[in-house]
Amino acid sequence: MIELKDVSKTFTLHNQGSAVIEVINNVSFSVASGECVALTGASGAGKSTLMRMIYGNYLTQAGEIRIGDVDIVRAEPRDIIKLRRDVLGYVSQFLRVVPRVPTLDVVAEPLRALGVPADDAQDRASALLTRLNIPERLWSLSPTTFSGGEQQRVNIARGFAHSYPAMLLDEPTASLDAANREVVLSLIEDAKARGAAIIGIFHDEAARTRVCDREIDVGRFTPGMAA
Ligand SMILES: Nc1ncnc2c1ncn2[C@@H]1O[C@H](COP(=O)(O)OP(=O)(O)OP(=O)(O)O)[C@@H](O)[C@H]1O
Repeated sequence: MIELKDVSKTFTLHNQGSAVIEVINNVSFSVASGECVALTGASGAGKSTLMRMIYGNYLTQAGEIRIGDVDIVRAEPRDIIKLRRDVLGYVSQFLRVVPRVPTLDVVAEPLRALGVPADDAQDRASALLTRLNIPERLWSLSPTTFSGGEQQRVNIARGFAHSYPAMLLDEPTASLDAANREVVLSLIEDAKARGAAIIGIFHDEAARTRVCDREIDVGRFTPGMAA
């Protein structure tokens, strides 16, 4: 479902004499449907950079990144937008939302974008918010004023609203209490069971061991960082 072939990335620092930093050198791996692969490696190894390249936020200088039949490296912006709507989900660490939109609509929005009727989308959003222990009295409010942990759970509910065939998870259990951490791990297990291909960054080692089938040590592909 997700396949990287000979992928490399450099950053050019235009404000520092155009210094070129090699971050990822020649990484290849694939993730099958129903599989969860963890990106590991020391701080600065390039885990988040690689995840942003797979999502198409960062340019990739060399190689192929295939999600289904789309090569993100060469895809047109409109094809990337379509891929993100239908196929590729991304749960970042932080919620970014349009102010004043109620929480229930924030969570239902990815389904509405796919043409799911409002009632069905809201039913799914309600079920997820309930499962993630967001009190119903908050659903009609914008999440912008919510606590950090509440915002993270709204973000996770939104990220899991649509059953994406491929998902990228950046520290989905960071700063959650034990009960909510458990809910998130079970959501990941459910997604795997329905056949999602997942790539995740988990500093929580127990969580990683539980839900991930394999680990890719990104440090092996970081010039100057190899052990
Ligand atoms: N936009 C950018 N411009 C220039 N350099 C960058 C940029 N983003 C990341 N880097 C550099 O790329 C390297 C990898 O960073 P990245 O954030 O991917 O590491 P990480 O493995 O996710 O680390 P952590 O576990 O600390 O989050 C770092 O040396 C960082 O300084």
